[in-house]
Order: sequence, then C-alpha cells, then structure tokens
Amino acid sequence: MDRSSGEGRLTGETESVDNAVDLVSRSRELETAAFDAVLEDETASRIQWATPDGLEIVGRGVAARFTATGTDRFDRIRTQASRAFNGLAHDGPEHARPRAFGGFSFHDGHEAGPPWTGFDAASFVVPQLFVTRTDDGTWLTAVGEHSDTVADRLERWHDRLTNQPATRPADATPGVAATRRTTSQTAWTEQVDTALERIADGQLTKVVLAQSLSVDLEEPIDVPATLERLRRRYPNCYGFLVDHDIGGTFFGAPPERLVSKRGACVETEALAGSVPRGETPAEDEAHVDRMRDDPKFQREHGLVVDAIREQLAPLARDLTVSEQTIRRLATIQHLRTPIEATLEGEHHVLELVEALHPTPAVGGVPPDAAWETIRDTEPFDRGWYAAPVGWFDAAGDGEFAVGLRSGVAADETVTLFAGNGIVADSDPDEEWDEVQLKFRPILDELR
Ligand SMILES: C=C(O[C@@H]1C=C(C(=O)O)C=C[C@H]1O)C(=O)O
Repeated sequence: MDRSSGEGRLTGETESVDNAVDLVSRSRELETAAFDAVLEDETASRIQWATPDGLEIVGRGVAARFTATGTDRFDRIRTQASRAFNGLAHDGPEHARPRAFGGFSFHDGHEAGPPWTGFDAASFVVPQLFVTRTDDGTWLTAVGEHSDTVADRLERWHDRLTNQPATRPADATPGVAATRRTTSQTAWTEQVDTALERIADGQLTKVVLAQSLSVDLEEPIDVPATLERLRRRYPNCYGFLVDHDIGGTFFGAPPERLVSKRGACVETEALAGSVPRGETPAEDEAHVDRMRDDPKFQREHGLVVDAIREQLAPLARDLTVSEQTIRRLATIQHLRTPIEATLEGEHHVLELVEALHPTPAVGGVPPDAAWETIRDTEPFDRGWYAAPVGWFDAAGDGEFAVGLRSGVAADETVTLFAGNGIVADSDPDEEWDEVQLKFRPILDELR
C-alpha cells in the first residue's frame, strides 16, 4: 500500500494509515463555495466527482488506498476496503461521509505504462481531505488515523478555504500545438472490415471499436479548470478527475451511468446509438427520427438492454426497463433506455460493477469474441477509458460512470479516446464520423 500523502509533503505532516487501522473522520460545514484550493496541488492524489443531479466532491491526499490486479480485482478491492471501513468512526452528516474514489482499467490484464503510468488495473483512494456539496450544503471532511491530526487538518483547511477569495475558473484554454492519431482512416476501415467479417461468420454480433488521439498542448493544462468548463457545457453528464502522486490525470465528462446503488435500489441505463446535433431543433429531430426508425441502431441498442437485463437478473428481485428516450448533449445525441432494479439480498456496488462491465455499449456481444476483436485490432491500450469510474462507501453503496468522453493528461499531452458500436451493416465512413464527434467534448476545451 502506498502510504504517502500529498498533503504531508506540503505541510511537513506525514501520516501513514494501514488498512487494518481504524479510521477517524470528522466534518464541519463550509460557508464558502470556493474550494478550488483543494485541487491546487498536482502531486496530492486529487479526485473530483460530480453528478448531473447535483452531488459534487473534490478531495486530496490519501487516508487509505486500495489497489488490485488480475481477474479477481473487484473482490480484492472490496476486501481491502471492508477492512479499512469496518473500524471507521464518522463524526458528521451522512452525505459528507468518507467514500473511496477511483476506478478500473478496461481489461483485467492491464499493465500501467505511458500514458497510463500510475493507473493500476484497480485503484481507489479515501481522500484525507474532501469537500462534499449537495442540496444540503457544503461540508468539509478530514479523514485519518489519529483524531488529533484529523481535527487539526479540518480546522487548518476550514480557515484556508474560508479566507481564500473566490476565484473564477480560468477560461484560457491550453491551445493545441499538434495532434497525432493512433488510427488512420484507412486503418480504421480495415479494423471495421475485420469486425464485419467476424460478424458475417457468426462469431460476433457487436463490437465497440475505439481510437485514440494524442494532443500536444501549447501551454500546460489546468485540468480542474478544463473539467469545470466541460461541466458547464455538458451539465447533464458526470464530471470526474482522478490522479495519483505519480503519472497523469484522467478526466472526462461521460454521459453514461454504469450503475448506482443505494440500499436495495439500483439504477443503470443502456446508452448506445449516436447521431450528430442539428443546426436547428427540426434538424435535431430529423437525426433522432433517423436513429429511432433505423433497425441497425435499434439492434445495436437492444443488445445493450438485453445484456444489462441478463447480468442484473440473478441479483435482482424485480427489474424495470423503461421506455427508450434520447440523451441530447451539446455535440451528439444518443438512444437511452433507463433500467431500474431492486436487489435480492445484500450486494456491494462493486458486485454490480463487475457483473455489468463491460456492457455491450463499450465491449460487445458475445463478450469473449468482442474482447478478442478489440485486442486483435486496436493498436493502443484502452487503460481506464470506457471502464468503471466512481465511488463506493462503507455500506457498499456507490455510483459509477463509464469513463467515456475522457482523456489522460500527462506532461503537455492529453490522450483522448473514443469509440463506436459496430454491427452488421455498419459503414466504416459513418462510424468514423461518429467517433470524431465523441472526441469533441474535450478537444473543444483544449483548443
Ligand atoms: C464508446 C463510446 O460511446 C459509447 C458508444 C455509443 C455508440 O456506439 O453509439 C454511444 C454511447 C456510448 O455508450 C465513446 O464515447 O467512446
């Protein structure tokens, strides 16, 4: 376990917390909404999490860290976390309670190398210091092993944030010096053709193929400010940022919830099928009508609904698939089907994450043939792209997004990722155009 803390480096205070040691947590209300200072230090293992329904959390430092590799990584994270959370004493409101933030790599065989240096196959952090903003107010929480150190940290940061003048996030973008593709349009056509051959052979029904785009910046990037701008443009998406004391910062504004669990209630969704926005409301609708009426889009979407239903059914007492709707974002529109379930018995949110990842919205059908096609044809490592990113708490509740519309910033390069579902009748050129739309959220904020 890495016991270093970014905060320790800043203040001369170091604290190592063992998973077997009881954690103490304490909160107090914060009268200011200006808490950017929490994210100022890039070496502080920062996290940020924001949901469309208004929860916002920013944190720094490491009170406990859980990491795992291999096929049992979901279980191993759960075991480490339950040891750390079992002895937790939290003095504060429920919404400001400690949570573990982090995520997983797309493949369980992932090895951390550039641009994913520092990103293990599974990695979560309980921050030493974090701010939680909800409709119930803004709260500051400190977590650690010793109640005196925790109380000191809480007071010190309370004073610092209260006395800090409110700053507006920087509007200046870093600027793009150059872009490099890992996949040319010719190579993409070959990739899609390989997938189409396997579909024609009957080995495969659907696969989501992705591309990456490396963007060299003119100036160093301020990732929290970039994420703030993204959130303003995409208010109905998640916003996340994860970094460690080494390596880059993974961030993004995904439109897709993988799963949320509170008690026995589970919410998830199928999001698959993409068309552009139009110039006018009538054009928007024309694109949507084309997608709604097209058997190819419906088949592609239906596979995701079916897979989610099958994965959740063994864990659920009842399951409701609602009517298909449209998720309209600033640059793209998707078919969306909300799915809710009530759990049968006790389950940790990580069990649901494991059952669902990857849904055919980012993987494919059947899963093994899809994974093989991704491995055979994609010339780069997906890392944490298209994988679960989010949080869980001591009770096993939590929420995860799919790490899409995302990029990893390291030095002065941001590597972006985007993909699209390929089924029988997919056209490589149309698929190429749809993928380019998915680079836009972050690319637009870098230019
Ligand atoms: C794979 C991505 O998006 C996913 C694939 C979609 C599709 O195939 O139409 C739509 C939404 C997402 O589930 C991405 O954004 O990179």
